[in-house]
Amino acid sequence: MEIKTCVSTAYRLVYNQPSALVGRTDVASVTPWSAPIIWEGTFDPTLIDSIYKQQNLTIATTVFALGKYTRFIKDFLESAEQHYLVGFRVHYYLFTDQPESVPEVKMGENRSLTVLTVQSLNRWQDISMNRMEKLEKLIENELVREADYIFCLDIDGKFYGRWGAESLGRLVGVIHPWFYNFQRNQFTYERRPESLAYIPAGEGDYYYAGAAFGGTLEDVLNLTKTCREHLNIDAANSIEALWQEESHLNKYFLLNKPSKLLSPEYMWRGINIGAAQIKIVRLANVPKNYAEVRPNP
Ligand SMILES: CC(=O)N[C@H]1[C@@H](OP(=O)(O)OP(=O)(O)OC[C@H]2O[C@@H](n3ccc(=O)[nH]c3=O)[C@H](O)[C@@H]2O)O[C@H](CO)[C@H](O)[C@@H]1O
Ligand SMILES: [Mn+2]
Repeated sequence: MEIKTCVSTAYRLVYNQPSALVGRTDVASVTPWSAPIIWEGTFDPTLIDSIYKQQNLTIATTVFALGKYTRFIKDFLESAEQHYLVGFRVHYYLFTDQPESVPEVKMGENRSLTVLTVQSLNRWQDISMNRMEKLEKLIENELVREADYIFCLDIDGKFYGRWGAESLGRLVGVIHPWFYNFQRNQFTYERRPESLAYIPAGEGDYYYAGAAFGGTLEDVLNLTKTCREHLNIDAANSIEALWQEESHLNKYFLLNKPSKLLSPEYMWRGINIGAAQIKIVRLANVPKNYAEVRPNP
């Protein structure tokens, strides 16, 4: 007897059987609120891409390059074209005070770059913090109708390995590469109760990097709006959180749990630095001479 199958062969994909028993044992791959923590070996790249590809997504990706940080643009964009959400529609938004210095970078199919001119600021702290307000306005005025997801990244990074659809989620944070194995009382949270970024000793989940976060437009709009408001209130009270918007981001993620966490593979310390748990470096910080590259100490 001939057995007819109703499963269309067009959608068949052969991949290893998932195990209900075996996974990574050297790292945690889920938070206490049941959000996945993405590490190499916890997902099947081909399978996850095929699921997300059917959704015809656009991923907005923002970076800022003001002052001497324009030197990082070329490597960032060229390496992103090699490794970052390859095969997906990606729209980069680059904020800079020197649009004339943006290098020509060859973009793949369905990939585009929009350069937005912004005023320079005198302190690196202000440049870094001001990103929240610029992002809030960009999302509110343009992106809400134009993209499905957004990632907001530092420019002083270079991609070395796959950053794919496994990174997509409603609200996504990245575990900071210098603190993933620290006790929470050692985290560099803001510890002064006068700041809205205040997190008391004995509280907190992870220490999240300010250099990368993302999610849906609606969720990231709420994040940037809240952080911008809290930065403004702190400024009016003459207090600046220890790590500026990164401190406020950490407070936000404490109160609004991310639905997905990316491991430090997604914002690693540097390409020549190793650690037992890091099986692949996807994005690494580019070494920089802080005194030389920043406008103030
Ligand atoms: C890994 C990580 O999470 N790093 C955080 C950390 O050090 P970082 O050393 O990563 O900060 P940074 O110097 O890269 O500054 C953050 C970003 O601001 C932009 N920029 C900064 C200065 C300037 O003159 N021109 C310019 O364009 C640029 O996009 C840069 O990538 O602390 C910063 C300040 O609070 C941010 O929270 C960073 O995200
Ligand atoms: Mn940085």
